Amino acid sequence: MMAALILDGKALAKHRESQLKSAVEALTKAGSEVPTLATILVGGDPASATYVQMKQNACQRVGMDSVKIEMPEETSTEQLLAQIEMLNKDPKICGILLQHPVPAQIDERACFDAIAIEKDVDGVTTQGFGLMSMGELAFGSATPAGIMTLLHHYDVPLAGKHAVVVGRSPILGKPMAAMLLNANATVTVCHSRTENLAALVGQADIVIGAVGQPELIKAEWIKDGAVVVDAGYHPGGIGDIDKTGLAERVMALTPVPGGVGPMTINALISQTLESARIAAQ
Ligand SMILES: Nc1nc2c(c(=O)[nH]1)N[C@@H](CN(C=O)c1ccc(C(=O)N[C@@H](CCC(=O)O)C(=O)O)cc1)CN2
Repeated sequence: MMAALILDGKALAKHRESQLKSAVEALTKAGSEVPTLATILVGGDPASATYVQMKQNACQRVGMDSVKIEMPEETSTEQLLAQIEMLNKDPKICGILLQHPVPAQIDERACFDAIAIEKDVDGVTTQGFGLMSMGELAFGSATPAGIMTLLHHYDVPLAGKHAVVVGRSPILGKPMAAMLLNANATVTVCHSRTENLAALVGQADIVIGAVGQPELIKAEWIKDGAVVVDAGYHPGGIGDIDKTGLAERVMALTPVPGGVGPMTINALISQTLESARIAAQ
């Protein structure tokens, strides 16, 4: 077996940013407003603050505007809902990003679902998930949407393949499974209560690590020739998948860092541009 193909999300995101920059220029030259993303960060989690800053920086690199809203740790659901409602009504804002997770006292689902569907560029609403799952037009959840772009870019075959998604969160595992199913993969979703995880992962042509636990998925479970996608990001450049020896025996794999993370941000800003284009029609 040859060395694994590295699914380089960092390089692809950079390439797509240059295309986005030209597209933003074309849109504004044609008389449209500069696309603007509103980001909402509630509380002081340092990792979340970093991710929001990375999203702001990406907007700046492609010539889009962003508005940064920071709310205190003790924010209530009602206060956050009121903030989202203001952004829904603001004609300058074409996309709204509510950084996950929010502090425990907030009803996160209610707040995600308060985002107007046409501004849900992060693909977090129940309505958007339902539409996407049914194969209808909707913005996809950013991480799985970025993963699909990465897989398509590298011509990874999906139709008829057995994809095993480890994780079932509303913004990652569940939409990932739906997107792979829509691409005609045969999908198994595993989670923390799955009894025979090692055996199920061992059947996968495509393994998606989306469980949020460092190296929970062991290298020895993964079969030779599989495609390995790691959506985990833990301190020290560790993902959800232990990759010991995988580079010598799998078909393709995403690095951590530099794989799924940059594609998450790229999906968000691509969908923000798309929202601006739709609004300009
Ligand atoms: N509302 C949302 N909240 C969260 C999402 C999301 O898509 N929408 N995803 C994650 C965190 N996340 C974006 O928010 C995210 C995490 C990591 C990266 C990334 O590019 N990481 C780098 C390494 C980190 C670094 O350089 O400091 C990499 O993998 O190369 C991007 C986005 C949870 N919350």
